[in-house]
Amino acid sequence: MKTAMLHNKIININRVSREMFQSLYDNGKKGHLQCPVCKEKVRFYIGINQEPHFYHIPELNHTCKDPDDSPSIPQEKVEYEERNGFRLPVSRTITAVQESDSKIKQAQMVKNIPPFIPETMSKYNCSFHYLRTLAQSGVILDSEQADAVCRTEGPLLVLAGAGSGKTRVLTTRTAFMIQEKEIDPKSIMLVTFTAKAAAEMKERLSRYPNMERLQIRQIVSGTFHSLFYRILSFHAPEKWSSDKLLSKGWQREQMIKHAGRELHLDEKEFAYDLALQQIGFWKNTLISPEQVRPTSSWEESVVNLYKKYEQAKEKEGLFDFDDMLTGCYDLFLHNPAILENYQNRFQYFLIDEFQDINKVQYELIKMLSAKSKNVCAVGDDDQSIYAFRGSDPKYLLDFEKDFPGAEVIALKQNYRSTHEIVSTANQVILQNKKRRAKKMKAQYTGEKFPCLFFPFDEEEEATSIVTDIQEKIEEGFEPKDFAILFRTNTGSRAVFERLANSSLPFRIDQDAESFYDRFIVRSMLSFLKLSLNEDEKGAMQNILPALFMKQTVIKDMMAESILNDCTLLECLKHVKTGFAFQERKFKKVVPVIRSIAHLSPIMAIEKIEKELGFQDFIKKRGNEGNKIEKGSDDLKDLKVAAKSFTSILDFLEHTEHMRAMNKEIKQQSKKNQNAITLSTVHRAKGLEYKVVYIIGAVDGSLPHDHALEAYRNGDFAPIEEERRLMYVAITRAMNHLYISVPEKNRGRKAYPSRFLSPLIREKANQNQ
Ligand SMILES: Nc1ncnc2c1ncn2[C@@H]1O[C@H](COP(=O)(O)OP(=O)(O)OP(=O)(O)O)[C@@H](O)[C@H]1O
Repeated sequence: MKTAMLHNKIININRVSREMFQSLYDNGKKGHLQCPVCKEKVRFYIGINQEPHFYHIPELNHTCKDPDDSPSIPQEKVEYEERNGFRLPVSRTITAVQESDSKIKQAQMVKNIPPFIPETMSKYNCSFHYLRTLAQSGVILDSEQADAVCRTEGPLLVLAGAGSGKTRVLTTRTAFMIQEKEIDPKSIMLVTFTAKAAAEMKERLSRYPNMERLQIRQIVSGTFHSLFYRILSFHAPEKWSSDKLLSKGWQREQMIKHAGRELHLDEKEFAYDLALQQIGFWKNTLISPEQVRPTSSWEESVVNLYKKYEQAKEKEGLFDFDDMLTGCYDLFLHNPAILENYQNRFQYFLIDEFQDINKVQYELIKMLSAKSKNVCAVGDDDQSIYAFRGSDPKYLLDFEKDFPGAEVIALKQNYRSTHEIVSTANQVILQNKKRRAKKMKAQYTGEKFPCLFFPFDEEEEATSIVTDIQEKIEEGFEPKDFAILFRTNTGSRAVFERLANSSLPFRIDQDAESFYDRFIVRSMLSFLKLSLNEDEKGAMQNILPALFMKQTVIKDMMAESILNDCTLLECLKHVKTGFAFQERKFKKVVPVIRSIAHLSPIMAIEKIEKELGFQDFIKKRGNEGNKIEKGSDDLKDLKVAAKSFTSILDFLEHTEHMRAMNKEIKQQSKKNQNAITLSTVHRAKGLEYKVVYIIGAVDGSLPHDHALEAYRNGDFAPIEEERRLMYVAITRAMNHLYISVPEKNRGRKAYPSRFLSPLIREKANQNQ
């Protein structure tokens, strides 16, 4: 049905603003919507499979039809005003007698999928007993995979496309070396990209025939960092003790900003996040500050920061993650006897995700394997997504040059995904210029084509996905079958909220902070809090930076509030700074904060922004020089969240609830295996799910704004890396893939990700 009653007024979805759909959905959930015919409760559908509509609760079995629009039923007119891309209702009701402002665009299947032509699996003649035993226990290999498993001696490069079984190859090869070739597990070094991947491989090994626990334990496995750190702390435990590690991002940021102040770098204009990235890049490429040849004034400043940062660390005896690698490199370089010891100990190297290796890691492996030469590198240049950290697929592409006599085996069969998903991924990645030409081939065809859907904004996107998951769970899917993938953590706010308000179990990354704990967001929310409680000390402390006041002022204000028997907020009127303009401003803060108490949260935010100079604060303290995470983006996201609420109290309660949920979900994430995964694309690498939703597939989000900017300046590398991110995201899906293209992003009109062009445009010739 297109019509329903809300508070005795009729609503026709063709005439209501799309902005209000989410609110209709929430009203339906609360039981506030009625059928105009039978007067029973109805709900509002926002999903992927059908257009938005009102529906009766299924148990009722009602089949009412839309009534003709009748003038006897009151319909209320609402005035809107448009500000900064947000349509703000001037009155608070929901209905509007006007044509809807944004047409509903139906979900569509991706285009240009060629017909599936099945291929028979290449068989291999197996003379090895252990491989036959493995096959009997269900671990089947195709001939290329078997080849990669059996060639244990000498350098070997396995070019493995997404889902082609490289994890299977690596684990089987390890088991094969131990069982068939009787190689000592202690002489095997297995390098993975994450600790989780290493644990998973060992877990898989434990299920292989004849593998003993002790043998598995004896294999030296882990990430580059953990392995080389183990070596360093064995040789110099004092120097490398873990309490000296700058393990948190903010610790490194603090150090670099301190160095920046000495160099008079303006925090509001200088991209500290990029500077830290650049320093990491130089360190990982073994370029010392003295060796850098700056190509711009920005790089010149970063080199100076690099020098100061290194000096500060050395002075305080601290180290960062990059030092673990460069430290080990120096250890081997200056102590040939120690190096030789390890060269004799490790005879076989298996390295996963080789496309993401950086120079220092590459050099370390070359040093360690110089005697044995038994390096098996497995990787896919199309999945290289860490260039910003110094990773470079050129090491994969140049492997044969550096390891003479290396064999190369290509795994091109994709066992994970349907033909439709593999073709979608192929079409996307084909647009990249810098890559080894190859095309993945699927093993089977699925019933469903990947689907593009077009929600109005982040809120509708989240609701559509949760509805779709609920529908699929009713069909028999399990929560663990689903993943929702996004470019950056802040992009997941709305899906987090919708899932937190559902009964569906889900998991998030341990380092994913609550959106409402972000610095700029917390400051703005504190203004709202003070409008409801003028004595809230925490909120007052949080707004002090936004008013450019020192934290120490709070003590005077508390004393003042007792002496004058006034609220903490009122005390602002009496704060003395010695600057008349500042004292005038503080006096103005009090009435402004009081005046917002009865406004809707979004209007209150706009007022704070406009009348209390919040934008100046963002410019100074919002990391606006950053390229990836900016305070101004956080404020835009906050407005999107706020627009679903009509009162500040409700909104603040919601934000507190979400902060608490963030902690709770993180706790549960450790234990709950059967849960929906919420993850950045970076974190999802190497994983697979039956159903994948990629959210925010619009220019500015994926590809990220910073890559678009680089592209406009003639640098194509970041946009190619973003396309690889899209490729990685698509290839996580086994059976179902949904790509969300919201019409609005952060309150502004958005345009479909340029990476989707080959999937949207009809091609004349479909011989892909
Ligand atoms: N020979 C095979 N026959 C059948 N299934 C296979 C075969 N090899 C691998 N698979 C299955 O294909 C899927 C993908 O394998 P795996 O996870 O090892 O791929 P991958 O190359 O590591 O993927 P990615 O690089 O995309 O993370 C897994 O579900 C695995 O069990």
